[in-house]
Amino acid sequence: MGFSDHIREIERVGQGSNTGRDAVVVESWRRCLETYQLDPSKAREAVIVSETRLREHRQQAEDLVHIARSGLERLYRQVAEQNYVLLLSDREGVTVEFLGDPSFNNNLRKAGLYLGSEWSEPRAGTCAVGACITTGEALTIHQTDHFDITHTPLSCTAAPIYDTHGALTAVLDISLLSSPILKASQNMARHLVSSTVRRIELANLMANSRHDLVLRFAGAPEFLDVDPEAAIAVDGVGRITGMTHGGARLLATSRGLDWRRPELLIGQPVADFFEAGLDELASLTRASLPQDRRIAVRDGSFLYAHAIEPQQRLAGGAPARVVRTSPAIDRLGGSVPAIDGLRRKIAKLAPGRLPILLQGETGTGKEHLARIVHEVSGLPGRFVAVNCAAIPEQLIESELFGHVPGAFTGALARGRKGLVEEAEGGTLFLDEIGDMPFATQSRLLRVLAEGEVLPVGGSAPRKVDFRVVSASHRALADMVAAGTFRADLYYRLNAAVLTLPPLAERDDFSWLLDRLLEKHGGGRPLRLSAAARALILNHRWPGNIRELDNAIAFAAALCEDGWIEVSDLPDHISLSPSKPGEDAPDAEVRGVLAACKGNVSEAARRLGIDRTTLHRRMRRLGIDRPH
Ligand SMILES: Nc1ncnc2c1ncn2[C@@H]1O[C@H](COP(=O)(O)OP(=O)(O)OP(=O)(O)O)[C@@H](O)[C@H]1O
Repeated sequence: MGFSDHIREIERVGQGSNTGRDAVVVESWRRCLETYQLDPSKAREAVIVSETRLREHRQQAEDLVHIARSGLERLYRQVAEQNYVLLLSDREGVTVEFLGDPSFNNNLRKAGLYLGSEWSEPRAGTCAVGACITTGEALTIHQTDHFDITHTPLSCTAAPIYDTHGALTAVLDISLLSSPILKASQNMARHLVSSTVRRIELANLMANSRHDLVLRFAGAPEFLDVDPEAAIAVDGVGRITGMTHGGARLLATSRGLDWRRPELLIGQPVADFFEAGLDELASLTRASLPQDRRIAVRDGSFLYAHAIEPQQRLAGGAPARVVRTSPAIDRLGGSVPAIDGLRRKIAKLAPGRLPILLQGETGTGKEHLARIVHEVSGLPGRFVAVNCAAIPEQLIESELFGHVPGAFTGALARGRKGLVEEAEGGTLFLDEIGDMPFATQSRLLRVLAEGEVLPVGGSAPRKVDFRVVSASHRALADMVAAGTFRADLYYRLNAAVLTLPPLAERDDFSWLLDRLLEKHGGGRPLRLSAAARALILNHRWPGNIRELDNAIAFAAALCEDGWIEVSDLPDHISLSPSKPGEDAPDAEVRGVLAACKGNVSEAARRLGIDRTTLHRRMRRLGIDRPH
């Protein structure tokens, strides 16, 4: 169908004609014309949200993506051979997870089948994700069903994912860049997507209802224990606390209610919906045969049910998911606003599985921070650090992914496990990720996307499960723009970005200095002479904390009785010209002013700057002029 035919058909449908399109398509076209005032003759480019917005959307969807991951990956494996790509979008239509063959990246990106693409109806016109969000139903938008001419090559099938309180929270979509003409060819796709969503919702309900009784239902006893159609959670006094979408439909049908009004279902007594009380329902465990677990629904139908006992509450009734605070997090730095802000982020991010990217100049403490994230995460596995810049290019793949016996000249006879597998159940820290060779980046992407690692020379992939934290002192976004770092890998790694400031900008400089004086004191903190301290405070520290750490270690070895004098410091510090006080850390300016009891001239002299400059600094720091 040509461009003009497509527009003409939309216009005719807009005027009320029946052109044989499915009702969901007709209704969506009308919304596009009447509600969103879209013009079918104007083609729109795919909308890809900014990196910052994408990060926010991904952070919000983190828990769901974590629970959904194995379902998504399994579905992708089932459909990848037919060239489908898989998108998970949030309730605003922004793609927060994407699985597709990276070799089609350019075409997929252009078509909007990509991380960060926005598929809401008002933005993209009739499309599967957008129509699914609006209608709340699984559907296929096939080729010319799309409103916008740019999308008409695509065939997309989507199903909504509901949270346990019945609100639409995400959409799972599988799409084809080119497909057979017949829409019926996508019926199987709809079944696959819907059954994946059913499993994801069930996993989500189980994870969120650990302390409640969960009831699973099926129409036939044979599938009850393996693939239930619906599930609900019930608290200790028999009130409904959660449900899958199948559960919502079942409850609603039982009383002739509308499933789109979950408030009529959540919080209601379970006995209103079934001809059975809480005790009877709770007894339907696997202790009896599935065919004996038949229960009557209030609408007169019968179902088979399976009751799963709640887990014991934790002592004191602590909630299952708490943001852990850990002494590890105190090792990050002193209590100043910038570091406290970082600490809050880490406390929230560490317990999840979101990949974290650490940015900061060399020696700013990226690995130190990665270890803190690992400790706070509570993951049972190891922390495995890999310096991608330090491993020779020809060895990096076998180091990371392992190799089978005799895979290459010099390979170990019995083969070798890779570092990725060493990190099983723990954290893999990829330092200097910007130095990873391009080919290795593709293999790493595959490992992250599929949760499987294929050793060099091997043919059988092995399952792996780990958290990835990566770091780079280079701006990866620039490398992506220059084409030296894979964009898709970048988006996988940068779900959350934490930036460490250069040492010279840290307001907790003195805290760090004290920690290092303790560290190298061998049981008794080292002391600094006033002149040595002044030199240290005035140095620029291009090598950041590592340089300071090395300088203190050096001085510790030279000094007498734990007192560090100027002559004990490395020459490049003791002999270097002081940096102008204009660059002194904020804490230093405050300290000197306090020591001079607010005497600006004296403080300026000590800081080595003129009074005007000091006044400017004070204004910036919000320090009042002394009267
Ligand atoms: N908050 C901190 N408190 C005490 N010591 C720290 C802190 N952060 C970093 N260090 C010390 O500074 C040195 C450098 O830190 P680290 O190796 O983590 O930096 P990096 O940013 O990963 O460096 P590179 O970019 O060169 O890999 C280490 O010896 C580390 O122990």
